[in-house]
Amino acid sequence: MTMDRTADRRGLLIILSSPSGAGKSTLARKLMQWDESLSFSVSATTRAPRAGEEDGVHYHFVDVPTFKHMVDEGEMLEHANVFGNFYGSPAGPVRKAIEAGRDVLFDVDWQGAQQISNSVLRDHVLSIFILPPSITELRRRLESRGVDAPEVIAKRMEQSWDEISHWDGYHYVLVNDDLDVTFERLKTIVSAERLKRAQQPGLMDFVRGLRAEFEEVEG
Ligand SMILES: Nc1ncnc2c1ncn2[C@@H]1O[C@H](COP(=O)(O)OP(=O)(O)OP(=O)(O)O)[C@@H](O)[C@H]1O
Ligand SMILES: Nc1nc2c(ncn2[C@@H]2O[C@H](COP(=O)(O)O)[C@@H](O)[C@H]2O)c(=O)[nH]1
Repeated sequence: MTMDRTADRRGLLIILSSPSGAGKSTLARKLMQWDESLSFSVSATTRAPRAGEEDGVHYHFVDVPTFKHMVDEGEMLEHANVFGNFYGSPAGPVRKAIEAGRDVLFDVDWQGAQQISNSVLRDHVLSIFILPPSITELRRRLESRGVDAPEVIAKRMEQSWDEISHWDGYHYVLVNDDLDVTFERLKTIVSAERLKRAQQPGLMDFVRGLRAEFEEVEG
C-alpha cells in the first residue's frame, strides 16, 4: 500500500487498544459522539456478528477467503489474528479521511497498533492503551456485557495478559475505572495532541522571530 503522499499531513490516527472488555469500544463510541468530524475505521473481520451489530457500521463481516483476498491485494493498513478470528483495518477509507483532513479512530489490538505505528503513517499516530481497574472487574465486564459465550469469554480472559503486557508501547495509558473520568482524560489527551500538532508548523518561525527580537531589544 502506498500512502507516502499523505504522510506529511497532520491528520491524527487515534488508536485505542485494551484487553477485551476493558471498555475501549465504549470509549470509542463516546469519542465519536463528542466529535462528529472524527472518522471511525470500520474493520473487516471473519468473526460472526453479535446481536445488534450491523454490517458496515460495527464491522465489515467477511468470510475467510474474502479477508485473505483483501490482504493479498494490499487493501489492509494492518491485520491480525485475534482470538482465532481475522481482523483488519481497510486502508482506503483511512487514506480518504486523512486526505479530507479528518482524524481517524481505530479500535485494534496490540498487533494492529504496532503495525500502524511502524507504517509510513507513524508520525500521525496517537496511541492510547486502556487498562481495566482489576482482572476481576475485567471478567465482570465481559460477563455482564452478555454477548459472548462462556468459552469465548474464557479465551479472551486467557489472552488478556498477553494484550496487557504491551501497555508500555503506547503514548498514553488510562485506567478505565470510572467511565466519565476516563472519558474526560481521553478528551484531554486528544485535545492537547491536536493543539500541539496545530502549533508545530509555525513554531520554529515564531521562536526565530522571538530570538531576533531578543537580540534587538535585550542583546
Ligand atoms: N468504566 C466502566 N465501568 C463499568 N463498566 C464499563 C466501563 N467501561 C465499559 N464498561 C462496560 O464493560 C463492558 C465491556 O466494554 P466494551 O465493550 O467497551 O469493551 P472492549 O474493550 O471494547 O471489548 P472488546 O475488545 O471485546 O470489544 C460493556 O458492557 C461496557 O458497558
Ligand atoms: N489488529 C486488529 N484488531 C482489531 C481490529 N478490529 C478489532 N480488533 C480487536 O479485536 C479484538 C476483539 O474485538 P471484538 O469486536 O471481537 O470484541 C479487540 O481487541 C479489538 O480491538 C482490526 O481491524 N485490527
